[in-house]
Amino acid sequence: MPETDAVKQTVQSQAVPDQDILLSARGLGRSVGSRRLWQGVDLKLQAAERLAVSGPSGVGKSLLLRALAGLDALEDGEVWLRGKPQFAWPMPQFRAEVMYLLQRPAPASGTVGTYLAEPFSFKIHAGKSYEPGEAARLLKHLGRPPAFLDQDAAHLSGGEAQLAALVRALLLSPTVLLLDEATSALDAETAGLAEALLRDWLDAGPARALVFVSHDRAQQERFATHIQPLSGMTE
Ligand SMILES: Nc1ncnc2c1ncn2[C@@H]1O[C@H](COP(=O)(O)OP(=O)(O)OP(=O)(O)O)[C@@H](O)[C@H]1O
Repeated sequence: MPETDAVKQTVQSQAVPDQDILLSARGLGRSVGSRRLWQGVDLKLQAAERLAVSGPSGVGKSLLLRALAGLDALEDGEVWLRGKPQFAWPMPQFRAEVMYLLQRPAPASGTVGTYLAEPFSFKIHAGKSYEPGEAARLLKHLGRPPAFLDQDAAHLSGGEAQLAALVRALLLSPTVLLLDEATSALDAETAGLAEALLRDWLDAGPARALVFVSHDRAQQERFATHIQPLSGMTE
């Protein structure tokens, strides 16, 4: 194991006072059919942390993120958001706070601006308001001009769709962002801009954190504050 991984994993295993933990999980396990993917997965996520979940293709990284997001029922173990168990949260509220971003965002219609504004009409986001100026500011950090807001959302490239989905999530200000290969279609320079934007977003507060899956080893090394390895179960 490279030295940097060892260091990062040591950071993750240090004792952390409970009040400083945003998201935590204990004893998570998951099977698909008769196949056990992983078990005994524990994690603790503090404010401003960027946890990479690493492991080979098919090991179950996406399924772990989906479990953390409350998108799949937990088979084993428990998840807490700010000390409250996942099952005790109204699920829409939990998902508004723990937001999962896919590698391929769902197709959208209308302009990018419409797509970004859409979730603000949902009941769960009542009290938040869409600020086009803030959207333009975030897009500028990602190297996109204000005219990007007027582009047809249905015809964005794979990378552009990822940028739009990222901005949409940031505008909604979740507590925990779960990024499932959510920058995989970006060129290296734009991926760097996205990482810088995410660092700024975490630093700006309130207390927030993110978990990400990336097959880009270099991105893991430079962007993660610590790493959660997932390894396949032996039969
Ligand atoms: N809904 C499902 N029904 C059946 N099997 C599933 C389902 N979702 C995932 N799997 C299987 O579970 C395993 C883990 O899938 P998952 O997508 O979590 O892996 P991953 O580690 O994220 O892989 P990759 O790095 O290739 O994206 C795979 O073998 C996959 O085929």
